[in-house]
Amino acid sequence: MPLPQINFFDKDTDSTMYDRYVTSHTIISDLEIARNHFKSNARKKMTTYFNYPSPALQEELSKIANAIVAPGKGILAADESTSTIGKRFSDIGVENTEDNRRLYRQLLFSSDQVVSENISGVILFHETLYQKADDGTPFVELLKQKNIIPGIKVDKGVVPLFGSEDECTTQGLDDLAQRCAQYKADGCHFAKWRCVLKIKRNTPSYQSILENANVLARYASICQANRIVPIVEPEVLPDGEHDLERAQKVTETVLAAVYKALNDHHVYLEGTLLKPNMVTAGQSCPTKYTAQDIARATVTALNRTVPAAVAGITFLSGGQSEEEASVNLDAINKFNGKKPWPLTFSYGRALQASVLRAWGGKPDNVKTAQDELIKRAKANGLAAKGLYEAGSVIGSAADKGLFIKDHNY
Ligand SMILES: O=P(O)(O)OC[C@H]1O[C@](O)(COP(=O)(O)O)[C@@H](O)[C@@H]1O
Repeated sequence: MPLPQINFFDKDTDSTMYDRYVTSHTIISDLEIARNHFKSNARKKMTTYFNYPSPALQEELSKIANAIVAPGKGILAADESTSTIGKRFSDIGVENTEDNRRLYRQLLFSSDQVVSENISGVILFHETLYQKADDGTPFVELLKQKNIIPGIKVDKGVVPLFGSEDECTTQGLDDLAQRCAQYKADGCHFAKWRCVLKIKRNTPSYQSILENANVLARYASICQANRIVPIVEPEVLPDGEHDLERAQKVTETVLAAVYKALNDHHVYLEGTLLKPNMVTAGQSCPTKYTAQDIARATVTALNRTVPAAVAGITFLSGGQSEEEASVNLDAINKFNGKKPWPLTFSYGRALQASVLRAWGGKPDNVKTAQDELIKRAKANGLAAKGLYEAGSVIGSAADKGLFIKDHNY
């Protein structure tokens, strides 16, 4: 009797079993049992099982994401961890105490309402989320009154990857679901998680590319399950002598892995934002590139790897001077090529360097420092529309390079 056709084997893993059945003199009833056994196994192996989020959740997430990247608007990244803000304070001679951190963030969040024409969201650090202004108003309230969406940094910093060449992953997944639920209840509608990749002769390695992509995807899915828009930040650091082309290829490889992982984890892309590095040559590269070169490399890398469904791209400033970060964002938006997403800013240093310098920890300087923030926000708001005129906004630290070599975040 001819053997019934069995076409549901996974050739690699099930070939021995298959051969055994084919070569044995199994009677037909046994073959039926075998067929059912393999069919159910084959079903279990299917990799495309999924559930889309409910229409209500999709709508909530995409509404938040789209509001953040509304034309001419971007994000103030004020989420420096305690040690990072300590470095910023030490540059201006301010002691890193809880109250000085509160006073500084109060300065930022109580700037004139006009700032909200260009700032749609602020990323907070955990401590800041629960701090209050001098008059007792919670910072979250101050932001809401200005129509600025509060967001929260949810990663717990980078840790070394065992056996790697000084590479790292980012920790914080363990209690993330509970923290996200609490943060949502406390007024945060988006979150940020930063991963770090390094360009050296042998890096980034396959290990770090896969690990960081996966941790970002897991983070993003947990945020969405808790009605929070995840900002996905795989930062390729600018340290090194590499040229623009190498930076572009590494960025493409990293982003391709990130979007594969986000897809594997059923992340709803319309309810996400990407916070990438711009593609720039290494800080020690002898070749100098123009803003137009950077724009071409950046937009090309993004077009090759980031699905058009993603709600928006909010660049980090990565040690560029305030002026460079505005000029490069402007060139990216002016670049004549496909750009299916809004391209805007989520700057830390490039929005705050002049503010910090003008403040210097002195209460009398608060107003002047707030004016610096408004100026920089305006400049970047124009750049997000490709309308910024280089040199038209002069802040006290506009041209100051903000790169810190081998900076241990
Ligand atoms: O090491 P930390 O404290 O997490 O801070 C890293 C910083 O990097 C950023 O992701 C990007 O900042 P820059 O724009 O200064 O590069 C900020 O959001 C964040 O404050």
